[in-house]
Amino acid sequence: HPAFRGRILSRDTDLLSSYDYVVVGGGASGLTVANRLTEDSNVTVLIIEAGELDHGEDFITIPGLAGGAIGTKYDWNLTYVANPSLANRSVSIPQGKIVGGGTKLNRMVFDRGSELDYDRWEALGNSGWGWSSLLPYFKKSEIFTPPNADIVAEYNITTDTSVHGTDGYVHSSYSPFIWPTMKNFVAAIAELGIFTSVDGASGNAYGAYFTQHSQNPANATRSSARDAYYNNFVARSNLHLITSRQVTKLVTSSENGSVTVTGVEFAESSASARSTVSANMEVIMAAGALHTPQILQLSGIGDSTLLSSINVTTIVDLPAVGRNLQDHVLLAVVNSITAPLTAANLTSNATYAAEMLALYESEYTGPYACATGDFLAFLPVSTYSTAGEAIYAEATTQDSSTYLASDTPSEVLIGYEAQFNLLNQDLLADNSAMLEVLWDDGAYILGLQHPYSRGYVKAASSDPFTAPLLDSAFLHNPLDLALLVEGVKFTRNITRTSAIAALSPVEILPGATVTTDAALEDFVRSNAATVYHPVGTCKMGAQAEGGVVDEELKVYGVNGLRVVDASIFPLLPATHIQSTVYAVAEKAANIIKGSDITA
Ligand SMILES: Cc1cc2nc3c(=O)[nH]c(=O)nc-3n(C[C@H](O)[C@H](O)[C@H](O)COP(=O)(O)OP(=O)(O)OC[C@H]3O[C@@H](n4cnc5c(N)ncnc54)[C@H](O)[C@@H]3O)c2cc1C
Repeated sequence: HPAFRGRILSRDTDLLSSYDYVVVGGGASGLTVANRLTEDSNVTVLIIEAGELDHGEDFITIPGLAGGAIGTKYDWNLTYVANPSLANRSVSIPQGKIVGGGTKLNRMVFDRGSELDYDRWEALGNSGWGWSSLLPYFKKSEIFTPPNADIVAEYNITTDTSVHGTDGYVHSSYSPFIWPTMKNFVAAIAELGIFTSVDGASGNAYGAYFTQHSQNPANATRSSARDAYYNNFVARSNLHLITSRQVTKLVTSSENGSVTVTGVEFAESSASARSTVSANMEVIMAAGALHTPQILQLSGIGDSTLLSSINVTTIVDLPAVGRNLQDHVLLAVVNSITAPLTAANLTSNATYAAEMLALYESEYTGPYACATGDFLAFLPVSTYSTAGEAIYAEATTQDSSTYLASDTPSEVLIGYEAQFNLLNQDLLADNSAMLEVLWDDGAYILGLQHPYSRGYVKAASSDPFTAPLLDSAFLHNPLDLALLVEGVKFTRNITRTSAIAALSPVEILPGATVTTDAALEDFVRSNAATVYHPVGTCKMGAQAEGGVVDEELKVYGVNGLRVVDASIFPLLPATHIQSTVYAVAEKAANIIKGSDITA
């Protein structure tokens, strides 16, 4: 590979004819794995990314504008199908289409789930994937900086440096500025007797904690997968990246009934000619939880019934591909408040905004240095609801298959039953969070952490440029609805604390007159959306239980193919998920290199 000194390629003809590894998707997981594999200069890797490189636009780099890339050309602009459980609404689901993937669009919260979240992965049969096995990889991915003295003094933030890494690549640091009404929320949580963790990253992310963000503390800019795992390695001659190329399918060969992935086909647009590139060792799927299963299906790896309905020849009948889709359900309860300074000042007062932008640019602090969401509550059911026993009674009398799609394959039903039993077992546990509550100047952003509902991804046609059919199945299971209704009620308990009452809150959404369970259910159905955390569509687990990959992340029934992205999560952890994606990808890279550390 002497032709190119590790550069970004723009013409198909610049590519080598083969690479050791071809990585499909240059997002969080893809860039991580590509980076680690090319630490060995004898190994060649090509990353194929459908999106472009960003140009350091303010809405990408400045924390206070985080999320601004949603809806732009850097977003796939997908939507979940109209959902009868959501008053027939179609909820949009942004996904990064850009080098860096979701880590260029996201709100930069950089936290971890609790021990139990990952120990459940192991309990589902995935040995080496529990908390103690993943902790070294959480550490490996990050470069942690404790909060600065001013913000510690102001908020009494505590950290546990023993659970953090300092020689990884993703910056994990604290906002140097926090919007002042957060103090009221912190005080309200204490007033309610809710435990605040020393450091949410230590495996006890339940109660509340000050969270890190994926932010470079030196200049208060976003630390994305591109910044972390790619920019400093552009000169590696064995690492190639081609952008604006969509992988259209995997190239496979069959011999004596054994199927091997030998490369990938890709194209710049629907109309342009297809090119191919070979993989000597493996193709590594990192296209994210909504696209990885679609690409497998278009390549003939999936449910033969689905594949024949879209005129794709089945090569490996793996019905679980695209099933087990889970996503955190979001719901906003909104109060107006009276406070001297809130984030609204940035939009209502142009002079203030200009001054704060100047402060950010000169001293890297102030509101623009804050991506918001600095203090998070992750609450066990027992903490936020008195209906836990009743919900548990309903859960344990349910037949696990009742609310799943009628065409759910039998092995997926078996796997779901195991998940369902584990979720029930931990439903009332004090060390398992069910509800996230994020405070945003009077708005409570709720996130349902362990949904019972399961959706799917299905290629909608054999055309790779047609978006896949995505069904989140949000609230199909009435347990999810009940758990969110209880969340809305709980926000009113928070609002009644003296700490929040001091802000003269007035509930706007759903409004104080909405009190009965039926009315609250209507509110939830009419307003629920997504926290942008789809996972699980090529889940790790036994094939007989709907697993698509084994615990080495190899796809069943195919040689030379692994999945390393959020698709492999068997269950959602109670956290924002990017740091888990990085940890999984770090572990995946070590598995591929044969140097996994399993505690
Ligand atoms: C708007 C938004 C806000 C979020 N907020 C947070 C947050 O605050 N904190 C947090 O922890 N997490 C957050 N997340 C989630 C987090 O960013 C994602 O979970 C994470 O990026 C997923 O990593 P991945 O590698 O699985 O996929 P991605 O990072 O999405 O990467 C997949 C890549 O594959 C590319 N691709 C897809 N199909 C093809 C194809 N056919 N050919 C070539 N390339 C392809 C995509 O363009 C993309 O670049 C947020 C996500 C979004 C979208």
